[in-house]
Amino acid sequence: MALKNLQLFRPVNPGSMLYHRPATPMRAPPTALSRTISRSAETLVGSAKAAKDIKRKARSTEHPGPLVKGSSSIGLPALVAGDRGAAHTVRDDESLRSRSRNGSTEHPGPLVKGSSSTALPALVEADRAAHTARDDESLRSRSRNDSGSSRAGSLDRSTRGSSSQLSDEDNINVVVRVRPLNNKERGLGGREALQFPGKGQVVCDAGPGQKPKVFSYNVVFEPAATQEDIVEYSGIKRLLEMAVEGFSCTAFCYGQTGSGKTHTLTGPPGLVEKGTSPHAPEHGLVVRSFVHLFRLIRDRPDSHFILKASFLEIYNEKVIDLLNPGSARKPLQVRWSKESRSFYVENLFTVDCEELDDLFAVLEEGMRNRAVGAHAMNANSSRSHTLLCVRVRRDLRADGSVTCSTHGKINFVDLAGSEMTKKTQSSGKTLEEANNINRSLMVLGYCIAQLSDGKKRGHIPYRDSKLTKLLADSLAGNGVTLMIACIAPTKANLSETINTLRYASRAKKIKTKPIVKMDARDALILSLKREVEALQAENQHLRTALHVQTDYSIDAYNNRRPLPQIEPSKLLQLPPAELVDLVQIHMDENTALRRENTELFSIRDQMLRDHELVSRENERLLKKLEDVNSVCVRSPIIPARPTYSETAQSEKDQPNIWTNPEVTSANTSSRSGGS
Ligand SMILES: Nc1ncnc2c1ncn2[C@@H]1O[C@H](COP(=O)(O)OP(=O)(O)OP(=O)(O)O)[C@@H](O)[C@H]1O
Repeated sequence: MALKNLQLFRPVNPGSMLYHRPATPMRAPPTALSRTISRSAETLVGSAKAAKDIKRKARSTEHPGPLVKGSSSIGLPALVAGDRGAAHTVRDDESLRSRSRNGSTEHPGPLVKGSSSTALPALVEADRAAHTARDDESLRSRSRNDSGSSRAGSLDRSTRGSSSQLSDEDNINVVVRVRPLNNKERGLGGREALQFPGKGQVVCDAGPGQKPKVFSYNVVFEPAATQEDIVEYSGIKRLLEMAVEGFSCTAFCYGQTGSGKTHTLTGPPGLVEKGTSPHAPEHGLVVRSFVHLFRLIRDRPDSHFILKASFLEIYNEKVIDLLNPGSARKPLQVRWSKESRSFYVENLFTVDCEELDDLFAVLEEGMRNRAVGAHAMNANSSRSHTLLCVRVRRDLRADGSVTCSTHGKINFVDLAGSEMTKKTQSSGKTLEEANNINRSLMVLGYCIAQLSDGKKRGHIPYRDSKLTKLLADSLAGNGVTLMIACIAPTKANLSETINTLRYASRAKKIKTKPIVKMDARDALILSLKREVEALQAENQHLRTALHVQTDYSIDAYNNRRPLPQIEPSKLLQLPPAELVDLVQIHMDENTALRRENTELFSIRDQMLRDHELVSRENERLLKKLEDVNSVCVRSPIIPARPTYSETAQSEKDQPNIWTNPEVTSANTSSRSGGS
């Protein structure tokens, strides 16, 4: 039936790159994830100083809401269950004293409306100018060094995986960054063991007599690559755009200790903690992403955005809230949500971020509180895995008069480095940390191996570590993921480098199924509205085709309740009772349209049957006619009638089949002869 093929849930923005997968919400229906739980009213408490420094702080249970199975199966109670919050407590202020760097003014209310934020445009403009200047300079320096390649000495891209379009499934995007030799390695005369022949390849020189190992990735950043190159060419911008559109996105760095993971994400040690200007060129992916995120928000004045950030670390298998560690660093629990079928951290602190400065404050605070230690291979080694999450709620006018909310997020994950304890000379506390780090990375590696083995995909041991529990959705769920594999260039690190490259190659094979997360209520109204429109279009088409408008339309169609026209801005404020009524009206409309279309289909079927009968009758009559004709051929009086098919061919030449052709031609020739 045509109805089955109708695309009832059309893309919100057909021009957007995200919507090459328009059927997604039907296949994996909208979920009621990411309830925004922190209440701004509750959070605006604390000392005047803290209130000035950081706008809203709240402890929240980031318990995802009920998973909606499909628009047709959503019960109304699920719709109004909406914003279920839990455990809202107010956080004491002193531990999270943010430094307002640009003296930005207080901004009332939790909404950041497109370009209306006062502090944002200045920052973004400044960044844009700085960015352009840096870009020019970097291009100039590149062309000075250029040896023919467009990204000489810094970047090497393969053509594969460069598409910005989403298919039904999306592979994890894997890029590799090679750090330059450090002073210690240079002093020891460390030799580089890697070559970059192009097309996203890394060749590891395995030593004399051994075959070099070749690995291929989407992009390889050679040692000369700048922080800016990483943002421009790693695909992070695409992830940020997707987070704004409602997808769950993750960027994570993986690699041995000292390979440059933290440097890639947040720059050299101490840069963020010192409160360096966000436009400093050493800043890493995270700060640059924040700036880009606000630029994206500013470019969408049709939408309202609410950003919330949280920052945690997994230290010795314990989850610590980096925004509110407390003196005892009490661990938080990782729980399983049956409804959303994903893991979440209970009581994790989230901070509303109206301005770029708020996000910096979150990063700064978290970086200051995370566990760092020294060992033989890195004086500033991360002793924990950190996960910084920015949730992006977007309220937009999706389809004519309907407003809907999407809930995207971007996670930045700095994994602690794998360690060979002999090389790092770890002992005591550092050794315990190293063992925990290696164990959780081993579980991650095992999950990646299982996930990448498309054929034999069996049990994935996510539950074996906190890290894999929290990354489960990014690795194989409904998210979009970027993996940055960090490696050191020297021969001394070759075995770890090859391990990392193997990990990265496996990860490249993993596919996720990205979906946009929406509020169940909005999604239901939107889908019902679209369904009504689709059914109306089909209805109209059938009416036109069957010429039944006149007598059919009056009774059934016009007697129905008219659909109310609700202002999009008012939809969100509708009381539950009216909302239920609105949904009911749309459901009634759908039912009526379906009934009507079924009737139209049955009329059409009846007409097809009639047509079939008439055709058969015609054929029977023609056959009879041909029989009569063949009898006539034998008759000396009546000339033969051509067969039906011949008639069709020669109808032009012989319009009157009952005319004796011989007689006609004789008459014609005598007439022409006479003339
Ligand atoms: N691309 C780079 N350019 C310049 N310096 C770098 C680069 N990558 C790393 N470094 C420097 O190397 C040192 C180690 O880097 P970093 O701490 O980021 O490693 P890591 O992989 O995070 O290590 P760990 O796993 O132990 O935390 C730092 O001083 C960092 O600034």
